[in-house]
Amino acid sequence: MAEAELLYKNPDQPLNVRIRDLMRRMTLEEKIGQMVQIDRAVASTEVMKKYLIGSVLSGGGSAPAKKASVETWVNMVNDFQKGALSTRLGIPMIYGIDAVHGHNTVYGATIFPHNIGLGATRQVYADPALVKRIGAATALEVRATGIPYVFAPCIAVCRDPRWGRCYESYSEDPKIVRAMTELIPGLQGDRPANVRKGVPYLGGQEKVAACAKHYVGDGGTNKGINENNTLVGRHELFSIHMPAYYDSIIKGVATVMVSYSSWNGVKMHANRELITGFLKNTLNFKGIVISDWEGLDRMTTPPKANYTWSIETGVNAGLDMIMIPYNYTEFIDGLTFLVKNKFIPMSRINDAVKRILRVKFVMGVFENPLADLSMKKYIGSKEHRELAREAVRKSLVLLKNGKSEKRPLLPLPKKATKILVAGIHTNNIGYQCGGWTIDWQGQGGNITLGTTILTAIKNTVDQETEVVYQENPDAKFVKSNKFSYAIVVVGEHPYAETNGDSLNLTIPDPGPSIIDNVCGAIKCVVVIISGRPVAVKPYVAKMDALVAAWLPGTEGQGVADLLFGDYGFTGKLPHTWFKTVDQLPMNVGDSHYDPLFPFGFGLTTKPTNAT
Ligand SMILES: O=[N+]([O-])c1ccc(O[C@@H]2O[C@@H](CO)[C@H](O)[C@H](S[C@@H]3O[C@H](CO)[C@@H](O)[C@H](O)[C@H]3O)[C@@H]2O)cc1
Repeated sequence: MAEAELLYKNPDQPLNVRIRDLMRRMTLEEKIGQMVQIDRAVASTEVMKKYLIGSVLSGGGSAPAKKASVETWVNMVNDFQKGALSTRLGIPMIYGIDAVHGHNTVYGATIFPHNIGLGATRQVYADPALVKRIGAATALEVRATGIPYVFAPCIAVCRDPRWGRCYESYSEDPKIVRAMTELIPGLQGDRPANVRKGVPYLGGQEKVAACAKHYVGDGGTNKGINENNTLVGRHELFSIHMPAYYDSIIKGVATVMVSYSSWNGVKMHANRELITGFLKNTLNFKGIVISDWEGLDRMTTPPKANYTWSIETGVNAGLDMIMIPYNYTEFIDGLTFLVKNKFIPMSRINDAVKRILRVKFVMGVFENPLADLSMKKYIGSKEHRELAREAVRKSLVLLKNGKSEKRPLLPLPKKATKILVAGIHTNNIGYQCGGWTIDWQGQGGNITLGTTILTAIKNTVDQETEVVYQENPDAKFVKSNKFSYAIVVVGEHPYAETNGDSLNLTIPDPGPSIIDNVCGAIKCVVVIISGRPVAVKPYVAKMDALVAAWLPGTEGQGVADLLFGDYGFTGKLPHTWFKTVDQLPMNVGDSHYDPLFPFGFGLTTKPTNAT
């Protein structure tokens, strides 16, 4: 049949006409293929064509090459797309990737502060407008690599900093997390009034489809254990962990990813009441519900103990697209068997595929399936780095300034004879970015382009000021030099997910000894690089000043901007800062609330040149 007569290929046709026309043409095999998302590591033009795959992803750190160029990314995505387009119906695939804090898998991309830092930004109440701008910048950098879909924002409400993903959460306070769903219109564009709430929206080829995750209660697990059990009543689930999904759906979010965690012992991937009953039927969400990576496998202990049961239960619960990522033939065979033997009704498959097609039509990927290099200029652009630097400035929280209020240490004088800068986190892009940066777990060293805090300090001080950098100075060295003051930058090493779960939240060595050796001898400001509140109480008295910098990303200049008074501190704690870990979980409003620094705390300073 001529192209012109294929209603689904005609962009002038109404959305539902296109969906209906395409659905009626599809075989069961083509429908099941649309529900499959595989990792790029096992994808190819041939695999896309043979198995009718609907989506491809980069799992954490999954890149076509080390320091892959924009061209390499675009060519890879286009090759998979050509495979999809060569199928009988030519349904384009969509490529998804994590954008946890910018386009974080891509070398040279702008890396913004992790969400916990963005949750510390303050206008009247958080800084949603800043986060929306970050979303728009991230969309441009993601599109530059040919990718139209990101697994962001994470709208977890982290209720226990022992959770290894706490830095992916904006705050312990659902009101801040709700405000930060402004990332969605930043990524996707503003939903027009004539587009019904609940219907996915995408505003053109410079925007990307978003993903609210992880549905629901991922930040409330027992002791913060990743992927564990959220033991809360219905009121707490719906008042703490659910509200940001209302905002996400109202803003037109295209997809929702389901959490690995359980609610009161029921795996979220198996929770039909909350996925189909509430999200789809009550909230009227018309986009795609996507599983997490091997989410079906992890429905059982041990994982994949009964994969056929997992497929049946997960798909019947309401999962529309399955992030396999590797063993896709086993999934396809299993789902085909279950449908043909009526364990899964065809109506469920049709609901899933309609949602997938709806998002693909709304994304315009039928009309614009292939990418080009026209947006290459956005990767790590000066404008985006300046935006990230602004975000860093607004994210820092000043917790102590002077051993007495009358003698504040900050802002530091740019002109001094000789200053000491100590701590490996001062001169390490990888450390200041944290997890989900280039590699899934992140890592130390010069892993991507950016400005270290040490470079930023050197850029900012007076040219006559001697800057002495020592990774791990001993007390003798510190005492034998006549330093005017010291800047100590210590903290956590990069981690992601379960690798970040911690029951003690101590500052890794040699951080504590650096604080002791330096702050015991000279005036010092300590800058903590961490994905969450950490155990600082034993050291605070020794410090003259204390700054929580979270995980600032590539633009370390934002830290120096505040230390030396070019801008004032404005950030406020998005998380309660505990005294000892045996107080945890402890959130604002709890009866046993006895923090070292309370939620919302943050000292301010005026810019040095303020009139
Ligand atoms: O070798 N091991 O020990 C190992 C352990 C666990 C692994 O599990 C996997 O590791 C990562 C990289 O392979 C994957 O990204 C995911 S995480 C998941 O992935 C989605 C897509 O990236 C994100 O949007 C979600 O927000 C996130 O929850 C999974 O946990 C892999 C390897």
